[in-house]
Amino acid sequence: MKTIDELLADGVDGKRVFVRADLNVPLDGTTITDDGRIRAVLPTVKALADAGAKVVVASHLGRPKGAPDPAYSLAPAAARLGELLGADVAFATDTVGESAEATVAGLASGGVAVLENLRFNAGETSKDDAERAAFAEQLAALADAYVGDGFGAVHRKHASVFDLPKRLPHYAGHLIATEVGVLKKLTEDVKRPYVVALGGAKVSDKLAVIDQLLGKADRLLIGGGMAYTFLKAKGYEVGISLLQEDQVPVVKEYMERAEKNGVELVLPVDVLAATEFPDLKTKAPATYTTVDADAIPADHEGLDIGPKTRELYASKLADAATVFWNGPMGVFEHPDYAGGTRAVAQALVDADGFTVVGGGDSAAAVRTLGFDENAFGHISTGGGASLEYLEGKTLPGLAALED
Ligand SMILES: Nc1ncnc2c1ncn2[C@@H]1O[C@H](COP(=O)(O)OP(=O)(O)OP(=O)(O)O)[C@@H](O)[C@H]1O
Ligand SMILES: O=C(O)[C@H](O)COP(=O)(O)O
Repeated sequence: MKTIDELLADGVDGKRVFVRADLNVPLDGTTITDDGRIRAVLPTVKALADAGAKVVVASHLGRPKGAPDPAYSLAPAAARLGELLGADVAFATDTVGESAEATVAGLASGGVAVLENLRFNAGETSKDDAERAAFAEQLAALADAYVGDGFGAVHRKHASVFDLPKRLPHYAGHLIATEVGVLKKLTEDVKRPYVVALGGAKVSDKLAVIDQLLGKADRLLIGGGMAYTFLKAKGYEVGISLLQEDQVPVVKEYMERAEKNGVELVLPVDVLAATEFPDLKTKAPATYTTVDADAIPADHEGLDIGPKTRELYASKLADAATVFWNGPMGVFEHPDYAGGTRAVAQALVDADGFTVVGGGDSAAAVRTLGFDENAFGHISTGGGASLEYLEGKTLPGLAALED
């Protein structure tokens, strides 16, 4: 894989360089609640601008339906990028139309522009190769070189991630190089004990990675919405908790395999449960009860790991030489259910080993709960991307940069 260093060594003064970033940041209206993904691409943007390139930054945001939708505009992200760079950042109100062409044509050497959301164009995410290729051709006309730096999206076979690099001299940016360097350590020469903590809500997406981890990790700690499918597989009733019923047999097989492989699979022993999901807008105090994991009332749902589990998980993380954590332990967006996520984050901070936090919400959680990012070995900008990397899958956005 050629890196941005080679591009910089060849000289970029006056060249138009397309940077595919992942500026898919959490928004409350037009307010960015966590700008981690914007800060993550700064080294690449700065290096190119300082070397005199005309930097064209592009990204998706959310999942609009292939047409412009103001709720998903990248304008707030462009403004934040400008603040962080301490420079003017031009914004094109379309991605490949008149505004994009004029904005790019108007860039001076060292200037930076952000294009509007790539997913406002159906060609970006199309499953039809020709449709994606046609959109990639239009994007290619805007640049002389391509730098892939949107690690969070490299698992997507999308026009700007997969098809565009084939049409321009292409390089990996600093963020992708860093992310791949760190995750490689977890797949190749991982230091043991290797402990993986998994939570969150995308249960079906994340169960596949457990299949792989059963051959790699020494210990798996399960929390968040994922835990209830495991508790059900253990024979417990889980009330109205998040449950992937069709995956119960799969999870039973994982439990058997864990035992056979000597992998310690640790499940919650107690949970905070309530009859209602909390109000995340008002954050009004919740009414909940703390119950043992085998005593969740039929009309309750588990919303966080309980105090005994927090202590147990902290003890299981204390001696880890390597930790990978993806997915909050509870509905951390509400203060009453943030305790489990906070406890696991604190255990990572306290652990002597190398700690990696992966995932949009997990990374946002550690920052919004007030942890210092430097207290972790690495905070990955990729959720799905980092998990698919750990699964050993070929990621389209990395494969395209390698070609
Ligand atoms: N017990 C639970 N019930 C319901 N939702 C839960 C529970 N525990 C955690 N969650 C929710 O899980 C969500 C985050 O899960 P998710 O799988 O998206 O993690 P992530 O770190 O963002 O990874 P990715 O980047 O792949 O999206 C949070 O919004 C949180 O409220
Ligand atoms: O948030 C993410 O995981 C990335 O930005 C990819 O977004 P997507 O899941 O909508 O493709």
